[in-house]
Amino acid sequence: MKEVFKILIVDDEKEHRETYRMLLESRGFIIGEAKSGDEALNIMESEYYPIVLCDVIMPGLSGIEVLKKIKSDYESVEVIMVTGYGGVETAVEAMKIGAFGYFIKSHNPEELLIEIEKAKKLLNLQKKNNMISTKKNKERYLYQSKNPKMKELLNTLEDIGQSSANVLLLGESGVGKEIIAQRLHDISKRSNMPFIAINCQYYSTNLLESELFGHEKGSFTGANEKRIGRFEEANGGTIFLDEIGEISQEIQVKFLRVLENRKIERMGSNKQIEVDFRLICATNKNLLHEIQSGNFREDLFYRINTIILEIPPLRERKEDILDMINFFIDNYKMEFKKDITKIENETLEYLLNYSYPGNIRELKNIIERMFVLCKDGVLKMEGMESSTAKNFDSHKHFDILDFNLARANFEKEYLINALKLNDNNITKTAEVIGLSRRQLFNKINEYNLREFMS
Ligand SMILES: Nc1ncnc2c1ncn2[C@@H]1O[C@H](COP(=O)(O)OP(=O)(O)OP(=O)(O)O)[C@@H](O)[C@H]1O
Repeated sequence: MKEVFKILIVDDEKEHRETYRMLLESRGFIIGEAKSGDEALNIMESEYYPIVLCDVIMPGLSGIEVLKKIKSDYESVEVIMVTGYGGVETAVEAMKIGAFGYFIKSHNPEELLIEIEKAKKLLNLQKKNNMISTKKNKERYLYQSKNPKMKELLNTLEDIGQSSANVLLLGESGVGKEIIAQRLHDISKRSNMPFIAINCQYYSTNLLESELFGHEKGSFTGANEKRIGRFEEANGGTIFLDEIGEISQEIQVKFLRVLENRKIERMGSNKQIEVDFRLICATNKNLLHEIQSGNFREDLFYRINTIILEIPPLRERKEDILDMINFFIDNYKMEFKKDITKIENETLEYLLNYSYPGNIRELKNIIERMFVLCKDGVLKMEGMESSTAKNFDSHKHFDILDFNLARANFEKEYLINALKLNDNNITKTAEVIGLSRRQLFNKINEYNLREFMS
């Protein structure tokens, strides 16, 4: 699904507003305009814009005053100041009081796009860390289920919360493995100590080693400073290693040693440091297959799997979809400050029956996108140029095929469309549709999709 990002342009000169609008709309952003600081603040009260592009010098409220007000009322909004050469000093000043960056009007517009992309990245990261920044008393996640298997799993969590046993979480991408790990930490006696989560597949062997174990200054080229590793940071708390099936043999050996001795050595040092953490690992790989094919150590497998919890995919817990939808709607209502009165019947019916290859992550993205595009208080799929929406339009007209064949056809078409919408960029597509990069890679090979990607 294509991501939608909204930007509010605040500039008293129509010509400037129009130039930025054209530039940014051509890159897929949704644009709002305000002629003055006051108008911008009014708009912000009823509509959420994660990024504001604000002229420094304007009649009425100045850019700096607008910035101050936005930063005090909407902590998560990033403001980029726009200025001529005459206002550079003020723009630099603005950065000291919270502006994300600034752009000089006569410079190459590419510079502005780079600044916006940087702000977008930061916002996505913050969002990942704290899904709903504006929520106050609400629970952050839904920890209830009507599905027998999931219910049992949630009960088990409560039972094992107090122990320090190693836990292995299994399940497809997007089913909520990290959320379950966080829950396990939150209900444990370690809850006021750190919860450290690392996705092992994002690192090369060397980087992962330094990330986990830390390093001394000068221990390898580029190690300019001493760095504390994640095992040390997690001391007293919980460490969550996602995609554990991706770690190299080399790290597996070192990791096994840590689990046996509960001591680590930073890279470039032979001093042993004691560490005490609860270990939770997750994977969507079949580790038994990985052991058979020699990719994963059997002794490590038995160390990490004291308790195994398998989280079912969303399509196998359809009885929970309605509660999930309502949960996300309630949270996004607060985040986007939009008055949503209802969800269109046809859309709801579709959402309740859809198969969610990207699981809860995909459902969450669909609801978020409907919120962004919603103008009349009624959530609907209409206007979403995603393959999900196309599927929505056509889902009533299909021939009855063998299930696996139908699923393969669907997956293939879905992926071709998703890739096309994201300029065949694998990393971006994976992020948008809620698969890991590796999973998407495997699917591309499985369905020979390269021929559609040129
Ligand atoms: N119980 C829940 N309540 C609310 N949101 C949830 C819940 N479970 C998962 N989510 C949301 O779904 C998304 C995916 O969750 P999470 O990252 O935990 O999945 P995962 O199984 O670890 O995925 P991956 O294997 O790709 O890392 C996140 O945005 C998360 O906030």
